[in-house]
Amino acid sequence: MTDTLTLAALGWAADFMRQLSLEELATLTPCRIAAVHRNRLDVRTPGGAQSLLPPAQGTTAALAVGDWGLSDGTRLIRPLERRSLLARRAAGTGAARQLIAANVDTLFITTSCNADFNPARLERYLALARSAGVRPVFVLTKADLSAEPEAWSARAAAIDPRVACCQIDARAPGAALADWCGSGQTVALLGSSGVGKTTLANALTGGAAATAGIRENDAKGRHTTTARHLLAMPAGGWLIDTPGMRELRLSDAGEGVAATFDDITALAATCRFADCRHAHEPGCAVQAAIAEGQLAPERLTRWQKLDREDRYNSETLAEAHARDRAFGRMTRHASREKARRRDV
Ligand SMILES: Nc1nc2c(ncn2[C@@H]2O[C@H](COP(=O)(O)OP(=O)(O)OP(=O)(O)O)[C@@H](O)[C@H]2O)c(=O)[nH]1
Ligand SMILES: [Zn+2]
Repeated sequence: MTDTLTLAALGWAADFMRQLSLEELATLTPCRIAAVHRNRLDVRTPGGAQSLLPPAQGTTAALAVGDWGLSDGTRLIRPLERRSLLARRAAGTGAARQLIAANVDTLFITTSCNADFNPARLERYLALARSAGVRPVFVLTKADLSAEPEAWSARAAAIDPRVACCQIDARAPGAALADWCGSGQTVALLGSSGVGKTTLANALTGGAAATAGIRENDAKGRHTTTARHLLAMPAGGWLIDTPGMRELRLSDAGEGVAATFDDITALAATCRFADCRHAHEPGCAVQAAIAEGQLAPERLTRWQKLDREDRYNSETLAEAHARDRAFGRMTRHASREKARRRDV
């Protein structure tokens, strides 16, 4: 790529600048990770795209698309602390967290103005965004096919009136999402199959999303330095579109769940018993709010389900970590034993 950008246009901010020593400032160049391979990183710098070696200690596994790092031109010397991180549990492997995208500013929680609309799913995505430190925005697609798109917006507002909500035709969103797509802004898309994520990704990137995957597999080796998962939007921002991004599940999102259901958590704090299960206990403030029509019983059920789901996934993680620690102790003990035997 020959086009030049400012660091700010790439998403650079004071939070990152503060992390650099004077020496690093003089000798190294900030760069943003656009694709993570096993032994190599594709990065974007103000001067264009580059391919770098991973940090001398460690692998690329600790890095995600969207991360900022410092480069000496050949190698990523060190990554910088991130502002937000979307991650998921790697399938079937207990403890491992797979990093999906870093430094995302806004998550477009995408659903359509039709039967796909599912409050429980949207609350799950909200909890996920909040636990990752990413601003959620509801994007309601297929507004052009709905007789009453406003009714769907009202349903979204009922889930959380603080979350911005836009109704669009994903094929031609116009300027509806411009507030979040401007220079230096980073967005990602989340939503179930068929809601229009691919359509919207293409519209937001001027078609770049459609060709990114093809370039990746180009057998003749063309376009190999294209910044594949960090896609430039004509509006000046960046869309992070990785395959894993679209299949995020909830885990370790306790804070996000609590924030998404802060109406219920505030009520629960005033129940008579600290361990109230909000079923038939005397002095239950949650049941009282339901009886007074201030809280929909379905919302309590959805909160309980999501809370259980997150606890289940997180506990499994914690158990796996404990197992890893025990394994670590065991191997350390074994090597000490070996050293001891060698010494006698
Ligand atoms: N009329 C209309 N059609 C839309 C809109 N958004 C998506 N579509 C159509 O819906 C179909 C599914 O859209 P996709 O963009 O493939 O959906 P997706 O979310 O990427 O689906 P997956 O790849 O399965 O995750 C396509 O035929 C789109 O053209 C919209 O806002 N209006
Ligand atoms: Zn209670």
